[in-house]
Amino acid sequence: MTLTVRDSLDQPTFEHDYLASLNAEQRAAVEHGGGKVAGPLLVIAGAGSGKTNTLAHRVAHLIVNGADPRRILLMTFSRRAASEMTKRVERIAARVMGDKAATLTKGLTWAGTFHAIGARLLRDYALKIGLDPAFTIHDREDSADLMNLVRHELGLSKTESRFPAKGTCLAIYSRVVNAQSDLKTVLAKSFPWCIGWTAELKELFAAYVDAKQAQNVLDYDDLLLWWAQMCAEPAIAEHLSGRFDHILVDEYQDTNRLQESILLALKPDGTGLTVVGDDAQSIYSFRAAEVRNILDFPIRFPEPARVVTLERNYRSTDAILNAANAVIAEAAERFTKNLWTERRSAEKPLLVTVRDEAEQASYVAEHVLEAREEGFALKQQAVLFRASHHSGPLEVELTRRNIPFVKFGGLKFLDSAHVKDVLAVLRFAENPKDRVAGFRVMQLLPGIGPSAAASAMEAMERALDPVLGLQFFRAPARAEADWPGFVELFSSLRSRSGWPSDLEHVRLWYEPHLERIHEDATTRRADLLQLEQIAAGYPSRERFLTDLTLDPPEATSDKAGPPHRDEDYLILSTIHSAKGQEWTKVFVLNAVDGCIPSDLAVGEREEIEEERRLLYVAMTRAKDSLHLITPQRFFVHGQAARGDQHVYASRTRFITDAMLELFSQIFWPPPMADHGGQPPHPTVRVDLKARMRSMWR
Ligand SMILES: Nc1ncnc2c1ncn2[C@@H]1O[C@H](COP(=O)(O)OP(=O)(O)OP(=O)(O)O)[C@@H](O)[C@H]1O
Repeated sequence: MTLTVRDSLDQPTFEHDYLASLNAEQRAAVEHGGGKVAGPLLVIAGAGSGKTNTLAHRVAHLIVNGADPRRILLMTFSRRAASEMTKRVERIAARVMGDKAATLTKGLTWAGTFHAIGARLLRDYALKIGLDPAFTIHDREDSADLMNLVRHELGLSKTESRFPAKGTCLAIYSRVVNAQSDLKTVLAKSFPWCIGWTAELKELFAAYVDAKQAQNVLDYDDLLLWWAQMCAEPAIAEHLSGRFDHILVDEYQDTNRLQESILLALKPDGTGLTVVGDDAQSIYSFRAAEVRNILDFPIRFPEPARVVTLERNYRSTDAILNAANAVIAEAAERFTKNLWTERRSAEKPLLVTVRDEAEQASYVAEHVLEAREEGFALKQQAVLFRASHHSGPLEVELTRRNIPFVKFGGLKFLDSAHVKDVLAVLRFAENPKDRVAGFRVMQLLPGIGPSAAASAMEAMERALDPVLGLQFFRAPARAEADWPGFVELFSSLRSRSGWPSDLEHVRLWYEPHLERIHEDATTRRADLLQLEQIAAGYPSRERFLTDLTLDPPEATSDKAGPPHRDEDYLILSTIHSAKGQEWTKVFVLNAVDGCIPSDLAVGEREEIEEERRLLYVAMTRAKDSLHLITPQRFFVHGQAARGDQHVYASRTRFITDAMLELFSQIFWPPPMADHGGQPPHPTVRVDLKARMRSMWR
């Protein structure tokens, strides 16, 4: 591609002011440095203040002013955010540059998540850092499986008192890496019940690292860790840094220590660095996100960063903002900002008391339908909750009433066993050393258990070519019927590059197994066909596997039947997955202590602070109407000592008595409500039991 626009743009003459739609602060952020490489910039962007809009304008502004798009690194929280941003940049630039904008923005190839960019750079520099560029990437579940394998090999699964489970081991490992902390500190702070195992954990992690290296796999954390380590080498850091004139990072409040260290290594004095975020929306500390990154950004450099604060909110009414501002005003530490808006409304957010979760579900269903009658599509309405399982009773109610919905943030499409099976086959073909993938695939065959799979893997390692290793491996008698088909599949996937038809090839091989293993094979087959469609959008097997592992598509839980794309459906989402989105009407379930804040997070002050921010994020998603629902009692299942029982809940502590005037409080159903044409219950009480007894006396 040739980029010739620069010459004609040395003295840009704009036909119209393409930044005119921005407010003064947005414009200041966009124009910082006058379109040239400049000192560090921090944009503190309140909820709904046009952060995405501002960042997109900034990138467009740089390009319009001659920046080479191939030398711009743009890091976002998800792949979708990156592609939306790129499209937006193109639209903005097109206003000034016409068709040239499309050519230029195509050059914006370094846009993606930290992890995806890390994976690309590591493949690029692999040979310089002793890495085989054909590495495959383990998602969390694969990593936990490998951790388990190693734990087993070290005999730690057979200890007398119980050694931490694989998931806990991985969580500890991951936190040490991402928080750039040491094992002792992490154990003391976050996993105190594991302190007695410090020495064994250390041994386990060392063996886990060895196993990953032997198998040529990287886990999520490695993508950042290797990148950071690579940057610690001055010659490589300098080379890498020299590739990018501008580095822009979105959602900076959710980056962790490791990500910060990468940025600082790339741009030690902050030149060309722009980060955008909102400390009040930092909600990912469970992934070791560090709110201090954004709080301390201005003082990280020899010359302090410029700070621009966006306070004007374009999303919500003033009544909603007043309530949200009040909630976040109680936060212990923050960049002070008070969101304001010109959108006036007398409709205060509702604080709705219901008796229990069943009534909560009825409340939502009735109001959603009512709103639809008034002309609000289901898609303009969302129901948000702290934990994925909180929506259970509501999902049942929606299904009963035939209200279609799509749920975000629960089980991911890619987490389902059949999708993982198929992906494991592809991964194994891509990297035959990947034991987790190999084990999974081979054990799909009847007659192959862990020990036969291990022997087959060893045979592959010993052989000159893994395909030969498999061909000469004597499979157990029970597997004889299926083994040749598997070997044939593996060797054809290794030898030919038939992307994306590889996936169909794998599915055809997998289908008989699918039918044998799962009762609902038909629905699962539909998922695999969908996976084939997704695959068609990727240029190669490697890109497909990498991108899908790093940023899997959100799943839909569709008990009411999968809605088609153009159909209308209600959004159900965890608060975490609702980040960055907005709806006309928002219902927040379970605004009670124990749910927000979660009862898992009531220990440390920092955890409570994060729960407060979660409520803030939920509230600031609403444009016109916000309902916070507080069920008074919950049914709790099978708690060890007490069995099933009701527990009573109280309003979330984040809405204090002093804030109540900012809400309209209602009880639902209203005491005298007409229940769907039924008369209210009579107030008399009769003792029928006594009457029954008296019949026989
Ligand atoms: N200058 C502007 N004039 C009018 N509307 C604007 C302007 N800037 C942004 N908006 C609108 O404000 C809304 C919020 O913008 P955006 O989604 O970019 O916010 P955000 O800061 O990313 O929000 P959050 O951080 O809460 O997710 C959008 O509907 C957008 O179109």
